[in-house]
Amino acid sequence: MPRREHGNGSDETERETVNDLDDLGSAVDVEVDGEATIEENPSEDDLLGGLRIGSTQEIEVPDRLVDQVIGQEHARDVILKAAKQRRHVMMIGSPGTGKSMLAKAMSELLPKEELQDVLVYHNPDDGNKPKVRTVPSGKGEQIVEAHKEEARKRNQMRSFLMWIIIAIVLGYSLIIAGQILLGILAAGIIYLAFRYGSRSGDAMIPNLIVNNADQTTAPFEDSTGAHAGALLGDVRHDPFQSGGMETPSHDRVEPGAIHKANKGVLFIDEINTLDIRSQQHLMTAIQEGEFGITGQSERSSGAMVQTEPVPTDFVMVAAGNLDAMENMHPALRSRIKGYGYEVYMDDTIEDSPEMRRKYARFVAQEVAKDGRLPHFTSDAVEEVILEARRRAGRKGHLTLEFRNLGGLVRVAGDIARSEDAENTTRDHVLQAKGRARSIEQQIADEYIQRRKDYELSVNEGFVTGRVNGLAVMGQDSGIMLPVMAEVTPSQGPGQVIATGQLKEMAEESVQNVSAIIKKFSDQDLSEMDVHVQFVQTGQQGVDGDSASITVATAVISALEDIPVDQALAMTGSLSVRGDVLPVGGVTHKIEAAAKAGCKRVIIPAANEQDVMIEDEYKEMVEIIPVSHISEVLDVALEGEPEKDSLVDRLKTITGSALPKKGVRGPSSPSPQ
Ligand SMILES: Nc1ncnc2c1ncn2[C@@H]1O[C@H](COP(=O)(O)OP(=O)(O)OP(=O)(O)O)[C@@H](O)[C@H]1O
Repeated sequence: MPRREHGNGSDETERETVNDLDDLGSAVDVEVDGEATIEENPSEDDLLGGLRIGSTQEIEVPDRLVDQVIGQEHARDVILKAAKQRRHVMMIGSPGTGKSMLAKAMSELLPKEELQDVLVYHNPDDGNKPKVRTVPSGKGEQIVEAHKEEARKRNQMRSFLMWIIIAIVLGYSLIIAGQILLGILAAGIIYLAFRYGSRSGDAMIPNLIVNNADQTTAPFEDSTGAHAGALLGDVRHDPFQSGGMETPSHDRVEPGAIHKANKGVLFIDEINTLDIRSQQHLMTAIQEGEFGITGQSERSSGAMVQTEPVPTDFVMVAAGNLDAMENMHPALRSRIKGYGYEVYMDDTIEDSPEMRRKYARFVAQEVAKDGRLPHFTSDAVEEVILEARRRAGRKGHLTLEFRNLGGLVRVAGDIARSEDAENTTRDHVLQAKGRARSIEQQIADEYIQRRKDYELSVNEGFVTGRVNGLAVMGQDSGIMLPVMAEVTPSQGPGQVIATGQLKEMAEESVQNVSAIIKKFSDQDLSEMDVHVQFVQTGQQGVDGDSASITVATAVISALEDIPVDQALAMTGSLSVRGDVLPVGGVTHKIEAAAKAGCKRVIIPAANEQDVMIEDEYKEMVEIIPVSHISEVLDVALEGEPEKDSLVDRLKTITGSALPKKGVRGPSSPSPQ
């Protein structure tokens, strides 16, 4: 009998009877079924955290979304609280970390009993101001059915009457008056009059714009990228605006997401992309709890119509990245802040046996969700977990970018399916890693290949003023980025002449290195012209200051006329005191250097723990962690420096103004 393990030791029956939202904090860990077991104290290097499975088929996936969410403890707690208190939430963080999943989970936690249906009725006093009525969910359909039944009966009666009258008229004109044509004409007029009458009878049937009869949970409306009509509701245009052929205005009313989300959750990703007018209306809907529907296009007859207020009592979950927050309407932001919570999503989570078991469950969850993929063997799951470690880019952590990881699971499963394999194996996952390359990876590989074809990648010998820098493109592709520098005497005050869009970064790097140069030699860069060129590249990958030790080394090499080792590549950020500070994406950068044929790579010592390069690259490059520019020069420059020269003086420095590791706090944005 397999052992069932739950987060707080609660058993299955307890979990099913949880009613209070506070209790939901004790989510299940991993439910196992079939032959699967969980070992008590698994060793640290057990990739499945003690989970013993034949395949993911044996792992049970919890039904509720909130129990499926891995990591994001803070966001999860906020969602639980906000669901209970009906508060708005803003979630900021990387794509694919579970923002919309949590919003959906929230809708499952809201009480379903409060749901309402919304009906729009014809207003006999003012045809352009339809009436709005709300009724408990399920009642709306009944009301519409009752109206339809009534109209049907009325029409039957009318038809019966009509045919009797037509028969009398035809009979009279045929038999008594002998006027066949006149009889047919009269019958036609009678027919049309009755039809017109029945149309106006149908017009009295209300329009059920929000129908929650079949909702199993509170509604969840995703309005990401929605245009005004889809968000705020609309009234369709009527080409026949009069003369009896027109459609009554209440029948043309369409609800918006704000109305359909009533008593549920309205989710909007990249909220800043909504136009300002929509953001303002959204604010009104939040504040008033109701919002009438009108035609959104000024030139449409729908714009003449304005319904009575329609309830919009939703909880809003706004999401996006940091830019989204900065660019959203300040009043809307303050409304969410004032009446709700703000959460920053985690990108990674600490690696632990419990967490790895959850990642195994994630694979089972993705297979179940897709419905067609063959289940994963245990070593295939191990490979996915290894990839989650690698993608975290931080030692002892796993990535929380599940959308991308889910992509890997699906590609691996698809490969297995195309081979009619019974299960998805480790080999399929390895193949998928090769195939599921992001656009950035494909561009980076193409770029490396081109440079190889044209022999532009210099990876041997010594060249003055040229250094192989490294950068990342997107989130997961490294690229080698050579930097060239030349220092010339200036006619007037010296300047930094940098080409392209990297100008600012180059200027900043030169300023940092000029402080060091001034301190250790009698040369002053501000009296010289410093030319810096990022060779053959656009601005891809160079974000932040991760090329600043590269620029500094190129400038010092040019200034002192000492050649630089071209079999070496480097990345690191430089402080004005010469400290080499940590940067992002070291793993991908090292791999890019290896692919480009470099033999050694300099990285900041503080990043040493983040290196998780694939085995194939381990043999190809030597990694040299450094913490000061003096060490960089020691490794990079050819030969021994002349006594008392700048480089000689710099090389004597070993001390650093900053601690060597963990300089950057967890909340600091990671530089690229
Ligand atoms: N924390 C998580 N735990 C388990 N699965 C997750 C988690 N985060 C994401 N997923 C999986 O990844 C999928 C995509 O996540 P989701 O759409 O919630 O991301 P998002 O943060 O809203 O991204 P975006 O901002 O790009 O829309 C989910 O359907 C789910 O399968």
